Amino acid sequence: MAPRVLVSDKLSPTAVQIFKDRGVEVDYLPDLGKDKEKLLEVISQYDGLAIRSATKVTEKLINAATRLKVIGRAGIGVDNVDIPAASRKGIIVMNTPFGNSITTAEHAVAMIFALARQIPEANASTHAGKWEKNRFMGVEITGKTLGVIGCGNIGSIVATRGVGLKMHVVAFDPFLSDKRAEELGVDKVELDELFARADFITLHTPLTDKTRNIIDAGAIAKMKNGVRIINCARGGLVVEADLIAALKSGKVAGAGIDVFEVEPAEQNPLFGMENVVATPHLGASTAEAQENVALQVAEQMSDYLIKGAVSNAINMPSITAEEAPRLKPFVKLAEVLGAFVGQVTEDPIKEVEILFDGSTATMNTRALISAALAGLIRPQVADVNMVSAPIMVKERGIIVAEVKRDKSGVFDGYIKLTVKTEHMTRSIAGTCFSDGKPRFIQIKGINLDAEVGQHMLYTTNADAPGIIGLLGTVCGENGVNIANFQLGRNRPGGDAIALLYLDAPFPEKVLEQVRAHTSIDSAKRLQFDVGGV
Ligand SMILES: NC(=O)c1ccc[n+]([C@@H]2O[C@H](COP(=O)([O-])OP(=O)(O)OC[C@H]3O[C@@H](n4cnc5c(N)ncnc54)[C@H](O)[C@@H]3O)[C@@H](O)[C@H]2O)c1
Ligand SMILES: O=C(O)[C@H](O)COP(=O)(O)O
Repeated sequence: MAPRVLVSDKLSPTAVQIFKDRGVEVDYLPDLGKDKEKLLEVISQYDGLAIRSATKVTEKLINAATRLKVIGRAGIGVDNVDIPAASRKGIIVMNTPFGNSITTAEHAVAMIFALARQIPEANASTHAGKWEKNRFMGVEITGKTLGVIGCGNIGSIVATRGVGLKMHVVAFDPFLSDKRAEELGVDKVELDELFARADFITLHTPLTDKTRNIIDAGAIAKMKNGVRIINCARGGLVVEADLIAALKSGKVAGAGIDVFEVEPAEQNPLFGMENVVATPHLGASTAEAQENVALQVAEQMSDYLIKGAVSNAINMPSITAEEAPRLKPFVKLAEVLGAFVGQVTEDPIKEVEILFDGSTATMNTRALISAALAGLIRPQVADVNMVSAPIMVKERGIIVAEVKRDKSGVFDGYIKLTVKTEHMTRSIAGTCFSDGKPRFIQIKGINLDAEVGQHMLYTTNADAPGIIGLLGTVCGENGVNIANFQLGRNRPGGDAIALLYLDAPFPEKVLEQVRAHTSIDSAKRLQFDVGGV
């Protein structure tokens, strides 16, 4: 039986043609994504779902999608898809990471000009026959400072366009290397310096826990008077209420907003404000970009549904059908090792070494390295996948070294990840047992045997009495059940660690209480995607 795909958002007709040519049955219902109930009713009939940003793929929808094997996002952001829920159900989520980058960068540049010269307002006034030549006094772009927050694919295109417009470009991105900044012709700065220097600020980060509300009243207070702010990335990066207050006071002279806290944004207090240029999430909407992403998503989804080939998947490695069964648990292991280090390392990472010992050295280590790197940078780049992770790591100037060696210890094989930042070196090793589940076997050179869970708490502490009691009591008092509790130390009375596998997230509000204890050096909540293990 031919696989069946539903296209539930507006996609170029190219996608439908490709599905048909490849032998995939396709239903093109571009308004269905907005009708949650109807979508819920029909989703069980499909093997694939092709979407843009309008379709919200919730856990409820995924649970109803009994046949679904692949979700294809014709675009970049997958924040409208519940990826852990899809992973748990073994559904691949793929995107098209580069197809609309230029187009979106151009939209941000268009916003810069629209704000500088009040083009939308002047246009409306002129169409109304008012000829208000004295009302619209603009500002020049040349010589102004453009602040780019998030200098990845889109941000770096905006940055180079800014340089071309004779602007001074300053960029803040924890993953931007000095070399890359030099290549782009931008000054790499800290966020506060960007706020202090920029005349125009443009956002190009994903929406993550770290970037949510990155522009709030406190941030705006650090900006120049008369700054102009552009958001063509994601609603939620800017606190709309704080922006409105600053637009009213004149602190912010103008805002170009393509994405909103709630979408579709049919009502929003920003609407009607004279110094706001608003577009309805049009960043990716050009004929060229839509052709790129439609073609790419239809090819990727057809290849997977017909041949089992995986590319540009967010939650699945690109591996062949033959090697898949043996490799799969080790791919997950590499990813959780990377995710551990990515979550506990605050400083920019300069070097990564991935050591494959024993049996792991004979596997597809390229896939395993990609998985480790994807896990490592996912806390900063939410939409990274195994295909894009190595490129992104390279662009950020992180040196990656692979070491293979014969079996050297009691384990048949294991993987050890070591990262270096300017100030420290951190390592973690793990293996898979016969149950196919990843285990952490060494952290900071300290041996342990820890099962990996979705929610974990990691502490570095003194090897002193009372640690088990402290952490056990705090978890108990907050109703968090401990599934597994591992301790390790380098020597009696020396450095020690604790790793707790919890049935629920450790409450953020009591982390400070734990950190305040004299025997605790650091405490971190960790999260791992253990779906499919
Ligand atoms: N408006 C639209 O229609 C439209 C179109 C395409 C993409 N987007 C959105 O644009 C955003 C950027 O896309 P991209 O392809 O450039 O992504 P990308 O992953 O290539 O780049 C994102 C960059 O943000 C950086 N970053 C992460 N956390 C940061 C932080 N706390 N502070 C500063 N920088 C941080 C990352 O290091 C990375 O370099 C995404 O949210 C995407 O969904 C919007
Ligand atoms: O992340 C993206 O690719 C953009 O937000 C584009 O969204 P759209 O496909 O709904 O226009």
